[in-house]
Amino acid sequence: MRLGLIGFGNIALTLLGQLAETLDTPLEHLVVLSLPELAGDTEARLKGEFAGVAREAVVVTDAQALLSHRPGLVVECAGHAAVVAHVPAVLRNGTEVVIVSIGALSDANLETELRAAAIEGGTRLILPAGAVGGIDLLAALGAAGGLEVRYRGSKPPLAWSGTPAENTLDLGTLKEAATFFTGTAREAARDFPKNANVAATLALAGAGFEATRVELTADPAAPGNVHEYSVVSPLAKYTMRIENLPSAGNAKTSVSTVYSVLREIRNRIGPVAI
Ligand SMILES: NC(=O)C1=CN([C@@H]2O[C@H](COP(=O)(O)OP(=O)(O)OC[C@H]3O[C@@H](n4cnc5c(N)ncnc54)[C@H](OP(=O)(O)O)[C@@H]3O)[C@@H](O)[C@H]2O)C=CC1
Ligand SMILES: O=C([O-])CC(=O)C(=O)O
Repeated sequence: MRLGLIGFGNIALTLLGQLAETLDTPLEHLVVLSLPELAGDTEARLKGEFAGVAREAVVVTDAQALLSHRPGLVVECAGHAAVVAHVPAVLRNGTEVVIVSIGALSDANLETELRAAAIEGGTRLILPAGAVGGIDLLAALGAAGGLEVRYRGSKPPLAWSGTPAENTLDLGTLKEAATFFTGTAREAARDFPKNANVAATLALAGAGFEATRVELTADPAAPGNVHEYSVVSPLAKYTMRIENLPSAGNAKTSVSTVYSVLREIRNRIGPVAI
């Protein structure tokens, strides 16, 4: 496989470690789109600790340079701004893209642009389940309409640092669970871009950004990053609760997100996709 990665932070680094461990043969080619100020460090790490992941690995700093290396699949794991900056051009070029920063689609204009770019390029934008699960059933039920979806995201207080939760809570001293946000999935994904991509994933699979109700909670007793949701549809009802281990490199991001991306890659390499 010729793989493109946008971003070289916690998800990308963990993913490359997993690929190194699990692939039978190295990737044919790896191209990483990094920020200009991180490019030198990215190159050094690709040549050092990740030397065995791909037969050839290069670092670029813009989408045109990324595309010049003809990746067969591009994975975005950099943040909402990177989706805006790079993903439309990659799709228009006809290259399939997996994005983890799904909450970027809470901007309706960007969602329209990405859908149009995928159509123009004759390719697809892939939205993986990320840190949540049950998206297969939710998306299937969504086709029948009449969905009611309620989601609650709970994380330990410090996983909400640097977010608007700090406007109402003292995260460093919080002793009890506190819900600091109640609203739509569109508002949650927009206002918590590093913490509420799951809300956007549920919305896109199910009842939409406006109808999907969201609560966000800081909880000192949370056993990890917890995603709970309930679905009522004319066809089925279910509830789901996932207790995720946070990533070692970023407490906001559950490590299962990385495995969800790994699944997308392995499903394109192996003889069976599941
Ligand atoms: N779908 C899901 O379930 C989940 C989605 N996510 C999404 O994944 C994103 C990445 O997570 P994670 O890896 O843990 O975060 P990190 O902050 O560890 O890594 C992101 C990296 O991308 C870099 N970056 C930022 N902007 C760009 C850009 N325009 N081009 C290239 N690189 C860029 C950052 O640099 P710098 O630090 O200098 O800004 C950083 O090195 C999160 O921001 C979130 O949006 C996270 C968890 C779950
Ligand atoms: O990783 C998680 O647990 C979820 C997350 O940050 C997000 O939805 O953006």
